Amino acid sequence: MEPPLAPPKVPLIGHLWGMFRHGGGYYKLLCSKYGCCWPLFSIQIFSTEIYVVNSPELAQAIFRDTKALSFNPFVIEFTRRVMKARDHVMNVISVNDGENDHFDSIHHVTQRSFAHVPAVLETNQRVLNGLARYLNGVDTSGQFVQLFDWIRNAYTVVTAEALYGNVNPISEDPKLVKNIWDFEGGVMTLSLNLFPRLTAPAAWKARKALVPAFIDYYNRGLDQYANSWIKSRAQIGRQDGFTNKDLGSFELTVLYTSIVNTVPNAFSMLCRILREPALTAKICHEVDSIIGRFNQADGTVRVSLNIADIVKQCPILVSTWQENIRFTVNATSVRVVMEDVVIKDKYLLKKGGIVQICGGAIHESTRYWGQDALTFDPYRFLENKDQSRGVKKARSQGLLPFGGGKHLCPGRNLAFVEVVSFLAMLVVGFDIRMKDGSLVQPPPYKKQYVGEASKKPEHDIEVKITRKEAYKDAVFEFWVESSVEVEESSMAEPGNDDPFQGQQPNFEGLGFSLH
Ligand code: HEM
Repeated sequence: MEPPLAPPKVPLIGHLWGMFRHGGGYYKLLCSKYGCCWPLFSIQIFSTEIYVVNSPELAQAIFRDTKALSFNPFVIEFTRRVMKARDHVMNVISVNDGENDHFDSIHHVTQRSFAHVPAVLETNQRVLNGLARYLNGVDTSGQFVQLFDWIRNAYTVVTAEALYGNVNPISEDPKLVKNIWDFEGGVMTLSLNLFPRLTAPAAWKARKALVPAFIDYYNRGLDQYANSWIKSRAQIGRQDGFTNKDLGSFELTVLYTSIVNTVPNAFSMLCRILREPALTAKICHEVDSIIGRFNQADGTVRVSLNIADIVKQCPILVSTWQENIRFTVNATSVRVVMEDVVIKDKYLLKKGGIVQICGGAIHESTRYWGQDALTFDPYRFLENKDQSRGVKKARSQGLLPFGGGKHLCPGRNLAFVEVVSFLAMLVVGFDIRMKDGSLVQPPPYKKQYVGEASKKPEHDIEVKITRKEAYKDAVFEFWVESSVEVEESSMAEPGNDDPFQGQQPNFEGLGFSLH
């Protein structure tokens, strides 16, 4: 059968108006209206059929069928419109609508770089060394910061170092941090390519500043210091005849993809921990029990945290991370229907249609999360012996922050490592309060734009960060495991039949597993 059609309130333009008015929340609204009876329904925008999915079972079936339901046409269109790629690049990537050797090779090296020792350990260590520098840099007498801005700056600088090496466009010109986020704020409008200089002026200017900086990076051969992901991507590009100018033009979106979700999730999780003193105390207790303290000859104390210990011994912190991504990530995974296909022997999706898998609607569904689906419960993901298998399964299936199937987010382990370890140290070693000394209050989320995966705050908050007395002389540092080997089979691959693929943060790439 063809999926039922959800009618617009106003004929013809109703759905477009809904998207304009509610942004990224529009699909969630539609799902809350129709989702109880229709796990998959369609909306029509002019001649385009959009299939809206709000069932994890159907989502998995769609993720698995990479032949009929492809992500690559979007990447091709994005490359043409936003990165302004020249004809040669477009010819290489467009072969067979994106089902080609270039994309396969990029996909392979990406999965490898994020799942295999030693590449993954190198990137984790680079990021964590950088984040430790931010902790150690907090003024000993306390420091007032705009919290979102502070976190945003830290992750942008540190991720650029981890991906590109210590000398990179951001380290050479810190003003470019703002440009990255200006680009992020207008990237969707930019992708419409309708007089972008006028319709998305800040993003347009940001692109104009960033692209030459990355081209210069390649011209100077600085990519020899990049991490394995960036190096292998460049190598594949060169084999396909891409110039330094082509390679440099891509990096803006690579860096943007690597931080755009991490920052709002780190901010949101930190605020939600700090606003509840009881939760803060429990997390401090967990983290305190795993940190190593080493007295130094100069009177300082090295305070060391091993990320593997967090997974094994900090269940409340890990559960808070999971609940936070459930709450903060409203990602819609997009696929294009390449040929007529029947999903789960039931729903006919027609060639040319666009599938939107609404992770956010599933994350808020009472069907999976119970009556308190809209409440932030940091203890929700704790192993509970009384929970039935059915409840456990429903809960693990209802979490889709990282998409799924072949395009399951390769950075999901890194995101966990960089957010959870940084926040663990912040919470245990520092007092963070609002400027007036009161408890941190998370600001409301602002309206999301269409295509934005993680919710951002409506406004920033000013806080004072002060070292706790017990950590006055501490030098913070992080350790990642270095003695683990990961099997090839643990990488996310197309057609993997694991029904939970993509629904849980997966820590296999670090040599340990959450469950
Ligand atoms: C909380 C943090 C993050 C969230 C919520 C997130 C979410 C997502 C989602 C929803 C997708 C699309 C998957 C699909 O359509 O099936 C994706 C793809 C991707 N993400 Fe992430 N992500 C995060 C962090 C990261 C990080 C830290 C990196 C890299 C350093 C990264 C790199 C990528 C890449 C390269 C893709 C494209 C994969 C492909 O096309 O095969 N992400 N992410």
